[in-house]
Amino acid sequence: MAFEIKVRKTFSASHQLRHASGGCERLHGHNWVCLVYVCGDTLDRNGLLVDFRDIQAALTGVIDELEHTHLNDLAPFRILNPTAENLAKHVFEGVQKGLDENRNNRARVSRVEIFETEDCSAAYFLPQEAASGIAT
Ligand SMILES: Nc1nc2c(c(=O)[nH]1)N=C([C@H](O)[C@H](O)COP(=O)(O)OP(=O)(O)OP(=O)(O)O)CN2
Ligand SMILES: [Zn+2]
Repeated sequence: MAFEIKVRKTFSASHQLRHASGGCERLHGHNWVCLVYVCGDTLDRNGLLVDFRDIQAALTGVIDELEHTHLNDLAPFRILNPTAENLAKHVFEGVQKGLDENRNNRARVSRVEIFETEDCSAAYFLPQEAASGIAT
């Protein structure tokens, strides 16, 4: 058994999907919704896996660089297509890096889900065996 906590944040940005059909290669924008899940087996003495505020701070650090931009212009997406999948991986790695700076080895990012619309999302997640290897 493990604990899992979630933080949600939204941002607005435009993109163009290179080599895509159906109009996705044209300039258009989304109000993206980002869900970050953090998991671990043990709580601290205050009953927290990780303070929500620490995850929010790490997530804000990543999202501030995406907010109100044209994603294709940003270094990570100059070649890589700014799809929901690639954004999920980008946010996953950025938030994990932010949490690593707090030296909390009881918990780690397990999943990031990025919604383009209410109906469509993509996720990047930790394989099950890696999630179960978190230090206790
Ligand atoms: N697997 C993925 N599929 C698609 C992605 C993606 O990131 N991952 N992205 C897109 C486009 O960004 C596009 O915005 C989607 O537009 P569309 O198909 O037109 O759907 P919308 O809901 O935005 O527009 P409607 O006019 O309401 O249908 C496509 N696929
Ligand atoms: Zn789009």
